[in-house]
Amino acid sequence: MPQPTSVPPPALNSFDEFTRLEEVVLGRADHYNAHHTEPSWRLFFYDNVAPVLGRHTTPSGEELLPIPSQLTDELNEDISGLADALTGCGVNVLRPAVPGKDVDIRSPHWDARATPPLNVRDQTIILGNTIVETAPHIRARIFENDLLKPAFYRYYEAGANWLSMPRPALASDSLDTSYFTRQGLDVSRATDGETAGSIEGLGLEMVFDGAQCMRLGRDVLVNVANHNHELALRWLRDNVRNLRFHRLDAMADNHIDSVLVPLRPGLMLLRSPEYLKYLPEAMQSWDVIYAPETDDSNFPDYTDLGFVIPIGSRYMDINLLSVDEDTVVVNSLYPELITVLERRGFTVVPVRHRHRRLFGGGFHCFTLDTVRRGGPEDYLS
Ligand SMILES: N[C@@H](Cc1ccc(O)cc1)C(=O)O
Ligand SMILES: NC(=[NH2+])NCCC[C@H](N)C(=O)O
Repeated sequence: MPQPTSVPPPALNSFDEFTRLEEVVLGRADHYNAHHTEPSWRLFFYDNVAPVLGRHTTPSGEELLPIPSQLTDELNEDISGLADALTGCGVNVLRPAVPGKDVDIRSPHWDARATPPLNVRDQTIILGNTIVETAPHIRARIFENDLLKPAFYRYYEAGANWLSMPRPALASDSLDTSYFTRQGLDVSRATDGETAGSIEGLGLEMVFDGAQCMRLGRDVLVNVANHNHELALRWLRDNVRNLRFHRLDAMADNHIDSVLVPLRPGLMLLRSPEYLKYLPEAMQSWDVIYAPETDDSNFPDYTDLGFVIPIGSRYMDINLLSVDEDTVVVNSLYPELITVLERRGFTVVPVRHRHRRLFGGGFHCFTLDTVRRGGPEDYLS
């Protein structure tokens, strides 16, 4: 009788956003029961939360803003739907380890309530067979990748390379506010009340999120909106020598996956025509699907729950996940986009996702596509 053989883990291989997906890490939101709205959080989400900053604390002034458990339960229900849909498409779904409840973390300079590993796109970039852990902007996220380490070691055992940007101290002067001040915005509402310590002589640090990148085979687009990001782009160029990194000059404050999603070579989904000018010349002649208008009725109404801080924009659902060049997983609450994609010949797998604006993530954010079929192709010439 032949001996049963255990299937070895697959090799990490992910160079793009659209070739056939074989394995993915899907985030989880267990115990996501608060946003800790301290200054690094407020600055990160400033574009979206500035209009409501007066209401970002509890009535007694607490920065730990509770999230009603009904919303977290509903989010988890929607994420299970995503897990089932991906499994149904033949994708192997891995999950981060379960986070603890109410975990408070402390550095020598600040303390924060840890964020669960929901938006796993943000603190890591997979570049081919290399795991790159990025340099968190939000203090509460500094240990988030620990919960992905079981998955990372699995790929490491199977031969992956593993790099990490220098861990930022996120002291009081580490973050660059110039993206906002250049636009004439006053950031004092984000930075007021900062209690973090400073480190003499440190100044602006390397701070960068994986979701500031879009991967296109041998090319990677990198959004650089300030000096924190500039330092990271240099690090990427110095440390990942086999890929070409293209600087997008302040296309957004940070993440770009609710602005641009490449769907297949020569076709991209884009928030609106004004974003074309940020792209490399070779992409300007790609075919484009622009994000269709959507109805406010597709967004839940939270008035009765009293929790109204939308950390994500109305464009969050651009943030779809491709299973292959013809198959995409899209929020069923964006029927306008589903129609446009189907008209273009895509098979759309609809999955319901209600609270994307409260937890700040769509399906692209929730996932880290670790194994896709494509290689370091040249899609830009
Ligand atoms: N303005 C940012 C802020 C943000 C980032 C991450 C989120 O999960 C939510 C919001 C968005 O483009 O990218
Ligand atoms: N990888 C992510 N977390 N992306 C989220 C991008 C959200 C974007 N700021 C928006 O508000 O639409």
